[in-house]
Amino acid sequence: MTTRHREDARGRGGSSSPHAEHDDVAPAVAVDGLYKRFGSGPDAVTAVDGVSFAVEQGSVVGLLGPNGAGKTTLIKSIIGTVLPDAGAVRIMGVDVREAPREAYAHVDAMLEGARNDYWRLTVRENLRYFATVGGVDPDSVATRHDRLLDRLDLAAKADEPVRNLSRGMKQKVSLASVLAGGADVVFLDEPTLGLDVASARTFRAEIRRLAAETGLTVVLSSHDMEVVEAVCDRVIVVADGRIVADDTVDALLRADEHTLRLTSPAFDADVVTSLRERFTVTDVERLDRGARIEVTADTDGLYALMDALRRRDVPLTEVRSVDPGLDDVLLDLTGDDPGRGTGE
Ligand SMILES: Nc1ncnc2c1ncn2[C@@H]1O[C@H](COP(=O)(O)OP(=O)(O)OP(=O)(O)O)[C@@H](O)[C@H]1O
Repeated sequence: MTTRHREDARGRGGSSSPHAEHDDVAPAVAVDGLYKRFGSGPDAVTAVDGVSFAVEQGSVVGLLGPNGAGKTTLIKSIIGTVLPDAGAVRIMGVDVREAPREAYAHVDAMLEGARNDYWRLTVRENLRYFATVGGVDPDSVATRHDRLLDRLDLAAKADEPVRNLSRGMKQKVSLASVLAGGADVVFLDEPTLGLDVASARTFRAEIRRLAAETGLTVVLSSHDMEVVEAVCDRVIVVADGRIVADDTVDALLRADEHTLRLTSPAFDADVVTSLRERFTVTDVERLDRGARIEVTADTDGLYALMDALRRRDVPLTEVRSVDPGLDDVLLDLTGDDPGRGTGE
């Protein structure tokens, strides 16, 4: 994984920083024992319950979990808009309590799908404004802003005041402002909420490009599994304020294992029994003629299965991949009780 810094962001927070020599090895974000409880007594809600993790520079990490799991509170506790009760946060190696200005100079965020864009300013003026606020000379990044506007399909609206835009376009401006600011680490809470299919696709491509080309680190929370699968190197699953899984998307999806649904008029009791002896048959549904079965196997197992079926001259009328999606995995990990996440 890259540890390159964004060129225009180099020196943000002071290139003479006493922490600068650690920047190449420090995680972009390191969270240790973070804890946040709202309220007190029987109504208290523990939103973040002893969370620790580190995010490598240049990686894209997804925070997933059911409603109320604590994702937003976790992000807010990291970026300092919520004060955690306990725990430590380091951004690019800088402790937020020891040097908050320096630490947060590396960070930008878009929370709950919105951000305080200036609706009287044009799209381009907003980008320039937020670059300036982020300590970047807007002229030095004008080309990058143009490219961003282009890629997010905002170029035609670049000189339009934001207030004249549709809700989805305003959201894209918010995203563009965050991505244009020159931060090393961006936190995006539900970034694709309200975006149309094409815009969400553009967003996914842009996030991957920025992470790969500029070393931008992205932490995003989303209920949109397509986005998570497409952009995240790694996924942290939160339930009831705690981490219940922290792994790559492939590992969570068990990408080395596949489940096929096969239908054949020749699947009688004999054939199914002999298949069961060699393969993991997870489901059998008898049909008027034959049966529909589900078999889980790795690649070698699938080859062996097909060979066995061919040897027995079993005709297949349906072959369908029914691999579980990230949403299935998530439900398995967190349960689907909508009452979860209320703390205790
Ligand atoms: N300011 C607050 N005061 C009291 N309780 C809060 C506050 N903010 C969040 N909570 C509670 O903390 C828990 C975690 O909420 P949070 O918004 O962090 O979850 P989430 O995972 O982001 O949910 P969603 O997917 O619905 O956005 C919830 O039980 C919520 O009601």
